[in-house]
Amino acid sequence: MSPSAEIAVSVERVSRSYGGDQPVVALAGVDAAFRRGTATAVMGPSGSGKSTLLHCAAGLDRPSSGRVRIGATDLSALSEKALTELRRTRVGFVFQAFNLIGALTVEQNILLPSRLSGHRPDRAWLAEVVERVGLGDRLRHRPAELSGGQQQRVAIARALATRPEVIFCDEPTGALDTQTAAEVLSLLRSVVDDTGQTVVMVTHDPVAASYADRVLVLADGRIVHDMPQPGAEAIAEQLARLGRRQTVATREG
Ligand SMILES: Nc1ncnc2c1ncn2[C@@H]1O[C@H](COP(=O)(O)OP(=O)(O)OP(=O)(O)O)[C@@H](O)[C@H]1O
Repeated sequence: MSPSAEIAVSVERVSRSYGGDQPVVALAGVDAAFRRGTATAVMGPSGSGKSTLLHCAAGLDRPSSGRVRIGATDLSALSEKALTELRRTRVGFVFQAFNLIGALTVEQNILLPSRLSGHRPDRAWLAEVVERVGLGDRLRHRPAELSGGQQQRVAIARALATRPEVIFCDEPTGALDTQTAAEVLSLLRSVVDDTGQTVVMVTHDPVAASYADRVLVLADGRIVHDMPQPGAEAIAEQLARLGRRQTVATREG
């Protein structure tokens, strides 16, 4: 495989500023490549640019400058229509609030991205996905009839249904208790290990981040640490150090 074939997502010198009287630089020239078949956690203090990075990398937001590629596709070259199609078929999303459609059944929620893109779902793959997330007996239920952990499993199944190249997760365990969070993280880990999926996950939780192969830490819109497989303690230590640095900077500023 050529090096580029091994990279699911690349972010090259990406900056994102928000306008207004006092412009805010949310990302300041971020470079990162996310390898296929790996899970990466993106961490950092509040306001450090994590969600902005995730949104730019996933084609939900456009950078002010720099380039994002999903596989070989340069997102900046795509029209809004092509970008929408890419988000439906080549990218999966899992959010803290699950974002399921309450009026639809579990099965209809899982099939929604395929339906919207007009693609015929791959039934054998869907059966495997449903089996993997353990929802076979819940397909006709509505989201409100499920526990939080089950709803997040539906969201993961929905994200997997189109066999995307990468799944972006924004605080996927933020609304779950510790035990349920561990189950959801194990599921995401198995998706990476068994199906070769690529996961990029924003999280505040060092334990959640310890499930990843790599942890990127952002501060002030820049990557300040790039750690291969740190344990939860090492992650917590780095975050605490950053927190102390910021407290001192705020006091001195
Ligand atoms: N739509 C917007 N308009 C103006 N400023 C914004 C907008 N979205 C984000 N920002 C600013 O950009 C910076 C980065 O925000 P971002 O949401 O990416 O941070 P984060 O690390 O995800 O924070 P948190 O952990 O609190 O969710 C912050 O200073 C934020 O206030």
